[in-house]
Amino acid sequence: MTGTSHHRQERLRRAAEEQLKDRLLPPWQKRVLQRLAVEAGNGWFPLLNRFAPHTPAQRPDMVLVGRQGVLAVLLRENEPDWADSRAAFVWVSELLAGAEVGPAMLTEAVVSVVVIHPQAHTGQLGAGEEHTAVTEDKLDRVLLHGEQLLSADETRWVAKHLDSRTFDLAPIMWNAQRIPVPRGDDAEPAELFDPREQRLHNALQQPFRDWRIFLDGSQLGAVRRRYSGPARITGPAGTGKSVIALHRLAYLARRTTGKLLFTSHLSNVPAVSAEQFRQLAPHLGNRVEFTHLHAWARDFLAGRGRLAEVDDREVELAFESVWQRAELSAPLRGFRNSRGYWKDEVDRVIKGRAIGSFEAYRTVPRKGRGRPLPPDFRSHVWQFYCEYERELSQRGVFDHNDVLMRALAELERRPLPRQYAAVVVDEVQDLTLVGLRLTRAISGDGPDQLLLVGDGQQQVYAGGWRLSEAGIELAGRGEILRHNYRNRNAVLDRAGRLEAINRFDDLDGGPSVPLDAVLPELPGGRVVEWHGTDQENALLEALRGLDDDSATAVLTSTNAAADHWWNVLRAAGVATRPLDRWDGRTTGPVLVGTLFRAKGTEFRNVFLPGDVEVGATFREDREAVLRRRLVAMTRARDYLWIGAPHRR
Ligand SMILES: Nc1ncnc2c1ncn2[C@@H]1O[C@H](COP(=O)(O)OP(=O)(O)OP(=O)(O)O)[C@@H](O)[C@H]1O
Repeated sequence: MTGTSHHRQERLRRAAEEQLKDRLLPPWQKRVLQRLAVEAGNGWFPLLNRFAPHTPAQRPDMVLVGRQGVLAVLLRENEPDWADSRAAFVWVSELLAGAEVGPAMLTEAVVSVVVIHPQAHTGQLGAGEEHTAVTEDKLDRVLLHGEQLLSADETRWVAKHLDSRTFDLAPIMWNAQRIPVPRGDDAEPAELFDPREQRLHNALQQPFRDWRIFLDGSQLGAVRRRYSGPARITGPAGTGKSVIALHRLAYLARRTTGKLLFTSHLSNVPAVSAEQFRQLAPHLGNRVEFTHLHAWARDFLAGRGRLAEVDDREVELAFESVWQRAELSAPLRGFRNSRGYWKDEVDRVIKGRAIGSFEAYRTVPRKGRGRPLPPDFRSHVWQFYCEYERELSQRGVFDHNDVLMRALAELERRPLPRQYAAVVVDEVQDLTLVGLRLTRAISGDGPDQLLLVGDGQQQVYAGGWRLSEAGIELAGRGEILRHNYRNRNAVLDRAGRLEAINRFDDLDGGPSVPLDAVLPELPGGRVVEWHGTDQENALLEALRGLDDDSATAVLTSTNAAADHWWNVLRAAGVATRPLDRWDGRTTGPVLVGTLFRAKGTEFRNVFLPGDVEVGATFREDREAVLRRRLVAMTRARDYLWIGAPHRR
């Protein structure tokens, strides 16, 4: 330490001593509070509880606001009760709620509870979801280390906000009056605020940073609202639906006990979200289960002693053997010569809706399935389905739908012994009706227990339902988000021009907002539309020409095309990684996979190589292609490359 800085520290220490001299504090607490007060010279803003040392058990003795966030400090001889730490967290968070910092609002992800023990403390140092504990001689651990979450200006404003919200906390060693009140974007002095564009630019550079700390008003409302029953969040691509789902899980985890569940029909979504949640609320990782719905059902059945493994190969063989029987498949081919179409009919309509009799199938609505199937013709489909079931049972296997149906039946027979505190279902538009019923059976429909998140315009699998068919009543509980924070304007504009019709409009919650009506937040961006014959070379050249090739993905519509591009890139010496093994953690090699695996992801650069146009004959197929393209295009933040090869 230099002479001058030593001098300064000493001066600060004396000033702190002076400010605390009238407090009748135990000596160790006085030492700690003095030490913390001195931090006012190092960019921290200390606020002392006016009742200390008789601070109520569930309040902090001091709050420190700094670039590492907001620390609620509890001075304790012994490990505090978890409920006290949590109450201190919630108390500070509620004071912060709605704090406007620049164009956004602060979230409680900046708050953490630090328990400080005297140096002589010999007991265990508790660390868990409620707090971090240190002894007084190790204060540097919390003051000097840790990620910087706020800028210097933001820190000042948060401190001022806290001071203005309560009489229980009083600034010590700093004066809130000296911090001017922000008067909106126009009136802000340049050095006090990052301009909005700068913040957004920063968010782009660090995609997982900003969303943890700041949300817009409608997003924060959706996180904090109390819903008296099932609720939904909808909005076009990139409007922060998944971000809200994660914030809400953290918010509810801090106000309940027991486990919470995040699930989805799509297998990679929970893995990617789990990684994001770890960044948002590292201490709460053990409270939230991130599980693909089929895996949840399988594990649940296994826990009840019921076998539930699916042998995909055998299931495929079972279907194929029925498809090969001309007497069964010929009528179906006559109506629609597509194996995939009839597989969807069995999987998504008949089994996906748990239709148990021909009578029920005869009249079932087949939303989004194209040309109506005359009721009498449906007997052919029913016969086909029955043969498929027979085939499965002869092989002693069951398919993924059977697993969901069994889990549902088992839950109806014997509900969960301890309900989840909350269940969030992401990409809900791609669930089958049975999947939806299962999630409701898991969650129940008490206050805040079920949150459905989705966007009908991004439906990638066939099928459809109304929430009421699963016994879910929204009664107007829900939010529609309108600001896109993911895609730069050029990308958004291109994707918005796709006529991706939302056939889903089923969430029983009024009209939905299409992508072309979304409000863009990020300017710029680049879209390249390539036409020509040598697509491989064109794509490789564009890839090599990127300024920044981190977070790049090549997305295809089929597995075969993904294999093809995988080989092309590897042969050209480009490091690649399959998208289905990605959990959102790394951004190294180029990711390659189908757009089905791209749900819930986002990349700086996206390449969409085209197939030589075969042209879909049926309207619903064309619509499905457009919805999938919309999903693929909206994965791109900055740069989108679209290939349209001509026949050679
Ligand atoms: N308030 C915000 N400020 C800055 N960035 C945000 C904000 N809200 C969301 N984002 C960012 O916008 C991107 C899109 O968010 P998210 O994935 O939650 O959207 P989504 O609506 O679930 O999208 P999709 O339906 O396309 O999967 C993410 O990078 C997220 O971090």
